[in-house]
Amino acid sequence: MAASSTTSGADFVVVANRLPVDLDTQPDGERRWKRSPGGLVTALEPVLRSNDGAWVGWTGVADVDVDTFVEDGLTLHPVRLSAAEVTEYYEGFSNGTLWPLYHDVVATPEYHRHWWNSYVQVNQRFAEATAAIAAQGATVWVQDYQLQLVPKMLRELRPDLTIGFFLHIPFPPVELFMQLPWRTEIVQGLLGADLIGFHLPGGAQNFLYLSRRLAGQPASRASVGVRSRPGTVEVGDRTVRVGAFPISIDSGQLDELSRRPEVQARAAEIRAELGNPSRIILGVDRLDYTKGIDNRLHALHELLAEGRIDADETVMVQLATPSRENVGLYIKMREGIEQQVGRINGDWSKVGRPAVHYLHQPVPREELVALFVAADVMLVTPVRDGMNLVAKEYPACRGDLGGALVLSEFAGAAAELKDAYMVNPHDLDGVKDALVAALTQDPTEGRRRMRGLRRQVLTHDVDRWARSFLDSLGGVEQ
Ligand SMILES: Nc1nc2c(ncn2[C@@H]2O[C@H](COP(=O)(O)OP(=O)(O)O)[C@@H](O)[C@H]2O)c(=O)[nH]1
Ligand SMILES: O=P(O)(O)OC[C@H]1O[C@H](O[C@H]2O[C@H](CO)[C@@H](O)[C@H](O)[C@H]2O)[C@H](O)[C@@H](O)[C@@H]1O
Repeated sequence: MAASSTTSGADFVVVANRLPVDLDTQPDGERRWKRSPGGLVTALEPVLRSNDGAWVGWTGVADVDVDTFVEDGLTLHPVRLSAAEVTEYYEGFSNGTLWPLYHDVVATPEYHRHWWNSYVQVNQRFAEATAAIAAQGATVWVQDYQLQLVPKMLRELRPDLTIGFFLHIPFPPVELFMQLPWRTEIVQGLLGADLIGFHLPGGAQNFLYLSRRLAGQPASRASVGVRSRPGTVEVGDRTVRVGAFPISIDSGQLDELSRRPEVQARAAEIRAELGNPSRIILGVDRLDYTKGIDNRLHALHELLAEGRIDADETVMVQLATPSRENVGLYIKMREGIEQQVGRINGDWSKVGRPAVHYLHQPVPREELVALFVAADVMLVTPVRDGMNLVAKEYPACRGDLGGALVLSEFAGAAAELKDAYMVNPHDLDGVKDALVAALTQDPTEGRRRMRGLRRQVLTHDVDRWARSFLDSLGGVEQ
């Protein structure tokens, strides 16, 4: 794909709430860039890097002005957010209203007019920043729920652009979306794009229905396919396409990284540091109430109490990356999970041998891969998740065909990873049985399942995701 940033502007621009790096303040006051959390950055970074593109986004810190800079060949254009905007646009409307609403209202969304006003204002700023740096006729790819008004705003400023939009979280059922006081504005905002992408056909279908009902636009009724047969909405003289494009990972790179001797050695070292248990269970998540960390800890606690899991033989490692730490729901959830970990360890640990190793801190990528290599069972139990890249990363790291994946049917990844031990995370007995089945699986059956999982993730990588979206969008020279 030929795209580049020139003095006359960038030909290919990604617009996302966050830049791929966050400005981090060290204890000594020094500021450094560090990788941003979450799957959106994991997925998009390789795409941008191979396309020589520009990225418009926030630095992760309030009230700082940073000029455009180049990082590893990527041109990054920071957008400034004030402290009030971080509270109202990011923590408020994005993560206190849209996030719970779009995740099946597993927590109660709050609807505040001042949060909405801030969302409109910040979306306008992102649209203006993008309009200022995109070359004539450029392709712009807007990302995620924080920026749903940008496609329409940007089209008004720059009708020459080709605009794509991708939603990384689930698009909710119509009955839930209808709660939103600003539902029509959101649908109209998205319809400013030429192509709107969702992970799953169901999200695309929900959106097509809402385009008819709320925006009064003629929309197709035929079912939407995966990476094919997009739906359409007629908006004046434009046809907006609406499709399903399940995101993925750089599976080849992870496969290669996981095979390196130093990573394999570190995996063996981790097992030894954990006291050479016969089984290691692993969870890796942002500390988010959608991830079902509480459900899996509950299942583990009951299995230990019933003697179906022996703490002398099995340990659990839970990585919980800090996330949205000023949002009330996240503060409460953290307390709950840490209490659960404390209770399990109080009941089942021995000196020098905790039953659950809990880390509320990000770990380096190589360490994470070594943990994937070491883990006998990967537990991914969200109550709702757009995709869940961790579920795809684990099999990518298991070239030895070892290990087992326990996966919630409410993660987008469940549509593709059919060889996982599938669970309903609300069904505690089902989670317990699946965890025991995965811990005690027959090695031949385990290899069969892992082969199937790897076939899927190695043949459907992030490059294929980006290509299928950009091919469908058109306008980018490939
Ligand atoms: N390097 C590193 N990556 C992490 C850590 N925790 C989570 N991640 C990555 O963050 C991403 C999470 O994406 P996903 O599972 O889709 O969930 P999301 O957090 O809702 O976007 C995956 O690529 C994980 O490997 C960590 O401690 N260190
Ligand atoms: O930026 P944050 O508020 O710290 O949150 C991190 C990211 O979380 C969400 O990730 C989603 O995207 C993944 C890749 O498509 C997907 O696998 C996962 O299911 C989603 O939850 C969010 O959508 C991003 O905007 C955030 O940056």
